[in-house]
Amino acid sequence: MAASLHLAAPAARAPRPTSLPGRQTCQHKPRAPAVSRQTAPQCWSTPRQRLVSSSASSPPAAQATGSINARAATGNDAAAAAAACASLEVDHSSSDAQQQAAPSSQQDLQQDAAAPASARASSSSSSSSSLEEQPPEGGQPPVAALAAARGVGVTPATAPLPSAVVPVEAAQAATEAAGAAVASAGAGVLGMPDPSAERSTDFRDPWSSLMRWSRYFRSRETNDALDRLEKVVVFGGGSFGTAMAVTLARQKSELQVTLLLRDPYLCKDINELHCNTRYLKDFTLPPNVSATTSPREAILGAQFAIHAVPVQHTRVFLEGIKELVPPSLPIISVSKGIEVSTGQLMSEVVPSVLGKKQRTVYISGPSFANEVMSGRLTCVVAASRDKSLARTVQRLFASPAMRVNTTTDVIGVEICGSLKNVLAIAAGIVEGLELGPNAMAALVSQGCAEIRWLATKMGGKTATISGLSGLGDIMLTCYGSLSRNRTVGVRLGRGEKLSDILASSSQVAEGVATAEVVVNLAHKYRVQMPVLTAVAQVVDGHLTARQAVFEIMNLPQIEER
Ligand SMILES: NC(=O)C1=CN([C@@H]2O[C@H](COP(=O)(O)OP(=O)(O)OC[C@H]3O[C@@H](n4cnc5c(N)ncnc54)[C@H](O)[C@@H]3O)[C@@H](O)[C@H]2O)C=CC1
Ligand SMILES: O=C(CO)COP(=O)(O)O
Repeated sequence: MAASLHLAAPAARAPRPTSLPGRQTCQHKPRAPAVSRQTAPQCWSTPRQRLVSSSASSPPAAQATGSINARAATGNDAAAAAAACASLEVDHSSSDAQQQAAPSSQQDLQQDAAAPASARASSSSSSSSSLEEQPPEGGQPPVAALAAARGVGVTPATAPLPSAVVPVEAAQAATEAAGAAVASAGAGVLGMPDPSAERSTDFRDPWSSLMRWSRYFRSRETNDALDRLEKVVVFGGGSFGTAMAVTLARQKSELQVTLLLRDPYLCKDINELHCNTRYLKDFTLPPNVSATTSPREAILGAQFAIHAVPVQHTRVFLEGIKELVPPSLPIISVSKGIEVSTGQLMSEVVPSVLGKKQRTVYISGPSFANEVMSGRLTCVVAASRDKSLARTVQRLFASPAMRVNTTTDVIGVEICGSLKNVLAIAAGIVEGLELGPNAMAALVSQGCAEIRWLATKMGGKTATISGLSGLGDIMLTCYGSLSRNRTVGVRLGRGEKLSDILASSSQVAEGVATAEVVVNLAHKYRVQMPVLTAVAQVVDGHLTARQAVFEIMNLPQIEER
């Protein structure tokens, strides 16, 4: 995945803006009370410290991401990179020309990402940075290629990937030099033969073939999805609705992106100040993002709808606008959770209100709204039973800052996206109780296993669980201090009451409601889920956080499965 991040540069670089996208503070005071997102302490101290000490003290996931960009170790790119590495996904986005033009730093990539896609060479058709689920025949999966390149039997889970920010030639030279140094040290100390001469050519061949395959793949791609797009409506103008609106607005300056809101004051701020003063006050919105409180006005002429209303409010919200939603309007849902009253996933709630003919896609994966707004590298997955719709959505969002995998495993993606919020609360509890890194790693591993047990029983695929919407998002929300669910857990762990925690934030932490449903699902599918069901006990006040940990540690010792 690191390779794909590195290679995601556009073929011809657009002029750089003078600042990062939307990052300049809009400096407008909110009309409504400003949201104060709780900032929880970092699990592994500061990101910079993590970089320095990653090999010694970080969990395996953090180590996997460390080589990519430790600055973002709590961010979208690190989690996405590690998850993509684990799931052996394939990069289709590179060419040798692109490598030469590749930005030399993470900031360069962000700046490139700021330019509208329409301004980039050949729009997203030639700069598409999306992943497919499988390489075409003859294509070589990158991790296998890299393992072969190193001339050793590297397992996917441990295969080191080239740095996201180091030019390829420099990375190769450094790796060869390191290999030679190790080999000569071995020869000196152990009398081992020096294999460096043969390895230097071996190293380049698999990479070159990967690049050839990538060029070939992209040369066959056509993409007019973005060209044809004129208007998108976004249901819900909170953090993520706004972030997704801005992502699309940056793709094409002529595109009209309309947020459908309830709050007329926020609407006015967005239209007049170009700032979401309630949810993302530090960012300036592109001029082609507007807001309205009129569902009719918002939906009229829209070719896609992005649904970013919290799960527990989705049914009522959709009931209220369903007469205005034409069956031809595809819905891209980004909400992550399970409806408490019915136990339904979004992929059941949306059709149950709008009808089965409505085409739907579910986007999930490690993607903090703030990072998306900053144009920081983010990888998500678009899940739909309608493959062609998922592919279209992939093309709409793909940019040098965003990669979009596709999958048909809607259940797997949705279960992972919902349950990782509950696991993030548990991770926050461990943090709040200051139980330490060993406990945190054990908890997250156990949580992953529980999600796998349930998701597979419900029909999800194991590949999904180790992918972006599973492992990727679990890492982001369990270790990332921006997570609202994790923050709820931290405060519970410190002994605060849930009612006080919820009252102090105007943003949704979906895991609180989902925890309740998990208990029912565990019962229904006969899966034991000690960690995830314990969260419900703590949330409901039946157990204190400390008691829950004590009870889990005292469960009978078991065989790993
Ligand atoms: N914030 C993030 O980083 C990410 C959030 N998500 C998911 O996206 C969904 C939305 O999250 P955020 O935008 O972050 O939440 P938020 O709390 O920032 O905003 C929620 C939005 O929904 C609106 N809303 C709430 N109740 C409503 C109702 N009854 N009718 C109409 N609108 C209503 C609010 O006014 C607000 O605009 C959640 O399911 C979340 O899990 C997914 C990925 C990342
Ligand atoms: O889903 C998210 C990132 O992928 C956001 O997580 P939180 O809702 O915990 O902030």
